[in-house]
Amino acid sequence: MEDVSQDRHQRAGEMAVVIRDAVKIYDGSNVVLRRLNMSVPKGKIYGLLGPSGCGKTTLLSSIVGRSELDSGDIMVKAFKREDIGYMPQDLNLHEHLSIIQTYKFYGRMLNMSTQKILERAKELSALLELPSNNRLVETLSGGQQRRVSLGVALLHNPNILILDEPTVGLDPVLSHSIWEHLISFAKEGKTIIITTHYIEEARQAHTIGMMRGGVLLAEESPEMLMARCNTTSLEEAFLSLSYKQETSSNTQVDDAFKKKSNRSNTKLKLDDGFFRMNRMRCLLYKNVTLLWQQKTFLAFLFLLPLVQTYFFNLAIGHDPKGLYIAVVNKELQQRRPGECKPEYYKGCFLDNPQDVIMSCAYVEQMKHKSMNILNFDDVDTALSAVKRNDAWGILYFPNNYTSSMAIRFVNASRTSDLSVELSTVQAWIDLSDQYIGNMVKANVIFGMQEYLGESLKKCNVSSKIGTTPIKFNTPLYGSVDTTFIHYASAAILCLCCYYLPVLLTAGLILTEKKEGMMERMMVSGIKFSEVLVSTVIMQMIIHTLQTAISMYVMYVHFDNPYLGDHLPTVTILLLIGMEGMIFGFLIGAVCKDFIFATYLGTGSNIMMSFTCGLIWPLEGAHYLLRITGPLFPLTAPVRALLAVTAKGWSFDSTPVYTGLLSIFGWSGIMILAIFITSRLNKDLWILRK
Ligand SMILES: Nc1ncnc2c1ncn2[C@@H]1O[C@H](COP(=O)(O)OP(=O)(O)OP(=O)(O)O)[C@@H](O)[C@H]1O
Repeated sequence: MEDVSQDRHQRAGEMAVVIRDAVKIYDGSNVVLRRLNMSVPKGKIYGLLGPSGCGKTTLLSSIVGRSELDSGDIMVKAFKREDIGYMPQDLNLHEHLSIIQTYKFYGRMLNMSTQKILERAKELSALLELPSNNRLVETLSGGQQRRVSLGVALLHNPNILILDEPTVGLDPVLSHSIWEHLISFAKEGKTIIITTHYIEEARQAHTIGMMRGGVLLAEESPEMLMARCNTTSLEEAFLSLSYKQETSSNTQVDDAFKKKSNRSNTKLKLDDGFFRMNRMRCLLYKNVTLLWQQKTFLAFLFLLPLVQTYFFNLAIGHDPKGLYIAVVNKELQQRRPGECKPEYYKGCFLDNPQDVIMSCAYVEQMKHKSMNILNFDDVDTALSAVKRNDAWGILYFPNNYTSSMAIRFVNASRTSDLSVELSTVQAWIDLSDQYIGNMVKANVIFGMQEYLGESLKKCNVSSKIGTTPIKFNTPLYGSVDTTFIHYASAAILCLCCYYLPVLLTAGLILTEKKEGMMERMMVSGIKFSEVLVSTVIMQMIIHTLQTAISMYVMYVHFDNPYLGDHLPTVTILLLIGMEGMIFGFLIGAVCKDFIFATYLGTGSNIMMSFTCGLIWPLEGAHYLLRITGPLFPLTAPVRALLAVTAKGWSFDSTPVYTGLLSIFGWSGIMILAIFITSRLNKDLWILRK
């Protein structure tokens, strides 16, 4: 028994890759690897053959550490990342990088010097018959792109090469030359595992592994295999083994595989560290190069905040002007039929009510409030105009309006009910549009106070007698002529600063994940923490510029209130951007497609605008929302920014530091959620095509 185990250990020493009892299950029920065993000798070419869907790619992914087995053992003679070269089945390259930029990205990640990368790029260009190394990957043909992908795997001259269908779609002469190179690599002591659909091509391998239904049917040299199956081609040998597998009774049902074994080396573990500066620098190099390469997108990134803030200021917050109101003036019809004229309300209405038509003074005041007047003979025709949407309301002046008004002021408490009735203007307002309706209502009320004040002045009586007995002093904060935009500017800036980074980060992460670049980078040793930090750094630069543009438009060009210091304002906006990036990262991590990501991004945007006070103050919301609303990600930050810009407060005020605490709290929660998701989902960065 001891001899057997010693022999096993000796043999394992000669092996570059050993896999024992590998089980891989996708989506909880799709058993892809079924206790598979595999031994790849050192310094040999191992040809892995099998029909589509039998689990070859899954097996290779597990060997390179891209995905984790559900149970089983993986032993790979690799001590550091540089020992492994991997060419995935799909392209998994950044199409906007040039060939040399791609090599620099992957080469530097694996600690190669620039000089060495340039040398290798030249050699690979000749070996793989590639065009100029300055060509962008997107401008290459499909076959050339695959050869660049192979070039990336060969770049650092690794000891173990794992190639998933490297020769597919290649010219037979080039294919032959690549196989010759693989043979010479093997002679140098390198181990190569290669999958191919061209079975006969695999004759050049030293060992053939024939895979079907998640297990290896055979694992020996091509000659031995053909001899054992009594065939002259590998294809026939495979057919014969497949028949045998079909006829042999397999008692193992899928559920049997779901029981975890006690083996624990389910994933290739290399000492990559949690965070390395050189890998983070490579990611930054790649991000900046990619962005620089896409000039239109770059321009769009800075035009978007400019256009958004500009349009917001042009469109929102200004009082509606040129609204129409219908006037039925019985007093004018009775006394001087026709239009109102300024000479009708020159004198004092208390002294000579028969010479003054006060209704005309009121109508004139409404015109000063940018309201347009439509005159009608009676209320019915005025009502038809309102029904046609020609006017927002009706003002009705009774006969004897001016004389009744004079009696009302002279007699005061002794005024009869009839005089009160006849000195009252009747108003009907269309409140179907609440904002416009209230505007018209306010114009009617303030128009009355203002015209009465003017008229009383003409009689040498205090104008205050005509107004409500309350005096509004200088506002404590804000100005008398404050508009909605003064209040909304803070909310809209916060929303822009949050959502632009959300969209950009989620888009970048999801593109890299969907195109498989993320998987390839992770196989090259990149850690998720490095992706997070490098993304935040690059996005922070973009976000700073975007914030500067938005602030310039909002506070300099359109002169919205800005009483506070730059430091708290900029700090709040930059941190909101950082929170947005982290949320974008979370969306990129958990979403499997762009549609879901778009729903999540825009859906949460709408939710935030409901709860941040932009549309309606939270004080007017349902009581549950009044309690929980301040906890929403943008509510406290918006209040913080408003406190700084509209009141001039700073870090020591409660709203400002509460806003900052909210940002840090939410960022922490989201980072935690990303880490937990990546722990729970072993294949977080792998997407099924
Ligand atoms: N990320 C994934 N999530 C869920 N199922 C997956 C995933 N990747 C692969 N599969 C499933 O696992 C099975 C094996 O797929 P795999 O890609 O390993 O096969 P293959 O032998 O490499 O096929 P091909 O030769 O066509 O590339 C398939 O049924 C596939 O649908």
